[in-house]
Amino acid sequence: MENGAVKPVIVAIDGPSGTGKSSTSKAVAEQLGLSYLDTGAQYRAITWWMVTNGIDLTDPTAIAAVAGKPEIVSGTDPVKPTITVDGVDVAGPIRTEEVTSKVSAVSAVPEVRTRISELQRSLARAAADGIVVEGRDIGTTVLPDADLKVFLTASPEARAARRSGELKGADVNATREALVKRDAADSSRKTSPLAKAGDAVEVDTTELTLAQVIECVVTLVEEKRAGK
Ligand SMILES: Nc1ncnc2c1ncn2[C@@H]1O[C@H](COP(=O)(O)OP(=O)(O)OP(=O)(O)O)[C@@H](O)[C@H]1O
Ligand SMILES: Nc1ccn([C@H]2C[C@H](O)[C@@H](COP(=O)(O)O)O2)c(=O)n1
Repeated sequence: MENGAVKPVIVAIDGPSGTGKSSTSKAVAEQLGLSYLDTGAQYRAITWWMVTNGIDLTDPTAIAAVAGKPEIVSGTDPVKPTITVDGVDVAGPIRTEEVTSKVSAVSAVPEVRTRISELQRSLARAAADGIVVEGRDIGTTVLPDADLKVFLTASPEARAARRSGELKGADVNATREALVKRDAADSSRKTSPLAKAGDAVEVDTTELTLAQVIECVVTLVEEKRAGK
């Protein structure tokens, strides 16, 4: 870059549910002064709109027909990420069990993916200093030219224990089954499934603390920026 300006850095963080993508991405973005985008929240937001509007979620044609209707706006400040649908703050409602159980069906529809992926690319382009984008297909499909791609993993047991701790009192086995089922649906869909990009760095977080994962990713970004 001219005038000594730092080139915006694009970081893609993918992986199955509960591997620590959101916690890690937010902290890395905050530490490095980058924007942050939770793409799962966008798929949850469009699912919430479909549920609220009574769309038949067993019918991909019905989902495709209305995929362009809701206006989804994501705020990319890592300290206070926001998400609205048609001007309504849906940060809470998109985390309900109903949305969680239906989001894989909605996000498997190609028209939904095209719409949401375009939104993601435009937000990445607009991030002046760079952005950390987390999801399932960021490194493979949405931003294949990202400067750094990270694929987080963890054992289903570790992920279920983390989630049950969050949802105080939730049954660990039921939580484990639900996340394994969602991963299977997300990995087996035809259009841009959950997958590790060939050039992604895989980080198994099973035995790592969140602080260790954050440090590891910050180091990877700094090494990229230094041209290592
Ligand atoms: N390395 C870690 N060790 C212990 N707990 C962790 C670790 N990483 C994340 N967590 C905790 O696990 C839970 C899930 O993390 P997070 O929401 O970041 O995962 P995720 O991959 O974004 O999940 P999802 O894809 O379902 O949105 C959170 O409570 C978080 O604090
Ligand atoms: N890039 C993405 C991000 C998310 N999804 C879908 C599949 C997930 O099960 C769901 C919710 O994501 P989460 O909030 O758990 O990160 O959204 C996707 O298909 N592609």
